[in-house]
Amino acid sequence: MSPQPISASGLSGLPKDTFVGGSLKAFREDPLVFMNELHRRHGDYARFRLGPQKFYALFDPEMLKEAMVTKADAFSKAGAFDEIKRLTGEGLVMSNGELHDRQRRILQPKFTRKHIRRYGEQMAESTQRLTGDWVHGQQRSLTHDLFAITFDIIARTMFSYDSSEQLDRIEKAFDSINRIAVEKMRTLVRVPLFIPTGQNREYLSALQSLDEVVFGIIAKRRESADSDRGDLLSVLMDAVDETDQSGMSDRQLRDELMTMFLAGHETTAHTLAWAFDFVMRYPDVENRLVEEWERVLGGTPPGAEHFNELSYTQNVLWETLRLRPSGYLTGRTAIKDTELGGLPIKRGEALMISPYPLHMSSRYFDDPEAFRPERFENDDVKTLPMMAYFPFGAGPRSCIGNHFAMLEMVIIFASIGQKFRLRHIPGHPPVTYEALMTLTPKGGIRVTVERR
Ligand code: HEM
Repeated sequence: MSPQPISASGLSGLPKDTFVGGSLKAFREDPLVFMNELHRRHGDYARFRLGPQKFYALFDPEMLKEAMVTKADAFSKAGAFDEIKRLTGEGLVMSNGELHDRQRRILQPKFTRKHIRRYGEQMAESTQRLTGDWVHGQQRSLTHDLFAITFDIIARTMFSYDSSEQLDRIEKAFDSINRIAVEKMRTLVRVPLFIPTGQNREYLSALQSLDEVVFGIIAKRRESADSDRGDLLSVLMDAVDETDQSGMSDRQLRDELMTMFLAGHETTAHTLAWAFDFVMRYPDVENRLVEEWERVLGGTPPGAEHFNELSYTQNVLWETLRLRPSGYLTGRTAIKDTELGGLPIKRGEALMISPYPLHMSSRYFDDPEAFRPERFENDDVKTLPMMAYFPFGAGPRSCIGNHFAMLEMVIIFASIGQKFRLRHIPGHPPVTYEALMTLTPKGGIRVTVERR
């Protein structure tokens, strides 16, 4: 893998307790390079300003643990990432306070390691069906295929919804929203949505397309005689408020569905795309994977029962998440005055948090730029400080879908890999990233598929 260059314009070499001006340009150019550079220049934390907002970027595992775990109640997720709320509303990713705690309590039991095992069969079935027409020697868009598979899985397992007829429309809508929302979040002066610019019209029409899909799912379920399907939608629809015994409004249901769709497909699709990209570049890793798939699966499709034994497959994914953490950036805003590692943080000040600079630090990882799944085989990783490696976040706002994601990725990766060898199409440029809502392979990845 070629290391990403470290350079960022607009950063001055001021001491970390000075608010750095001119950060917006560097942040807009590439937030990952920006965060790495802050870490390299300032060490454990840095202070900077994006427009009027003061931020702290944290790189010290202890400070991160305080911010995300032990003092999590001093922070909310409002603030710089509010644009995402247009899509997810008050769903789990962006809600705060009591509403978040209640919704998390309702949803959590459906995401335990034990519970998600039941989705293994559907994960395998979707992968088999959607790769069923792959032909030896054919060129395909890997990123599109992985979108189709992961979306099919989240839609069927969570909401018993067959998305096949709407898939192109949904993919296009998510793509538009992703690009436009990220651009808006990185701009200080945003053109209000009621002004009919071309970009605003595209944004609103994409939001409307997704709303139609999601409200359609809810309406159909409300009409259905057989409304209890045992899926996540049934759990949400059956939940009643402890205080007034009311059920969830269609709006809250819409927000939770939209949140699961958003959080639950692109993160896994892109991690898998990066994993295949690494495997195509590292033949030794591919050989070890093929050996494991033959030994553990012996030609049968993978399922939840194989998960533990597919340990090298898991390690390839853990290593991919280290170098390409799809949830590469998050934020918090202090809702009261507090301290992190003795550093005072005032109410209204914000935190910018990325696992990437820690994942790339030689303090925690030997030869950090090398793709070496073996590093997850020994106990070294277990002895790292808690927040030196955190692709799924930590604390009360950690990823609720982490077990779902790992099982899904292992099944998709092994299902495709045991049957097909993927090769970059000749002349394919090295894949670089685009820091959108998740860490996205820029321009997609095109491959030739060969039957093994
Ligand atoms: C490789 C796959 C995935 C990665 C890397 C990932 C990463 C993350 C991270 C870092 C967070 C925490 C963000 C923060 O601290 O602000 C998060 C939260 C969340 N993730 Fe994931 N995620 C993945 C897959 C999934 C899947 C498959 C689902 C759903 C099935 C999901 C649903 C959620 C939800 C609902 C939250 C918000 C939790 C809360 O605030 O209570 N994620 N994810």
